[in-house]
Amino acid sequence: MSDLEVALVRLDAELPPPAYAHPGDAGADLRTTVDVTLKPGERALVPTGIAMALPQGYVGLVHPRSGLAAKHGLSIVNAPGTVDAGYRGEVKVALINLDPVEAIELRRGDRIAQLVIQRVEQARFVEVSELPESVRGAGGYGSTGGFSDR
Ligand SMILES: O=c1ccn([C@H]2C[C@H](O)[C@@H](COP(=O)(O)OP(=O)(O)OP(=O)(O)O)O2)c(=O)[nH]1
Ligand SMILES: [Mg+2]
Repeated sequence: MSDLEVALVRLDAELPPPAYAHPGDAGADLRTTVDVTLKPGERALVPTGIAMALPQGYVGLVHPRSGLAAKHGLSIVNAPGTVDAGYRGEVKVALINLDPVEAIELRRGDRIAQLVIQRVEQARFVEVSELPESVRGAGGYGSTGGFSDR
């Protein structure tokens, strides 16, 4: 088990802090501090009531929760959202209702997303005139085929 400490401020002291549902889970659940109803296709920037100081060399990634996505079509517009180590503001989630028919009603305290904290590199970009060869080369965007091998 990792022992990474992350300084956390609860801007809304009545709600519990982010928590991992099980030992070993990658994502800690984030809660909405507000009631919000999303009509089909509608999006909203939802506050979570927390602010953090991630250590340098780490990033917080805000991912959708798979159950809410599969059952209700709740997703995140910019999934996964990027929380920079230097960010000290409130973590917010840009939710979107992808269901074509049903509205989604969220209540204050509901677990709406999950925060995955990972190590990250900051690159030193070195400009060159030619890139080294590779097997893939410039092939992309379906160059290996689609769903099947037909
Ligand atoms: O899901 C998210 C994504 C971002 N942020 C916060 C933390 C992050 O450090 C900051 C900026 O995010 P990003 O760089 O993705 O957005 P931007 O549109 O490039 O804004 P900026 O110009 O402030 O970098 O917004 C969140 O609270 N939740
Ligand atoms: Mg940015």
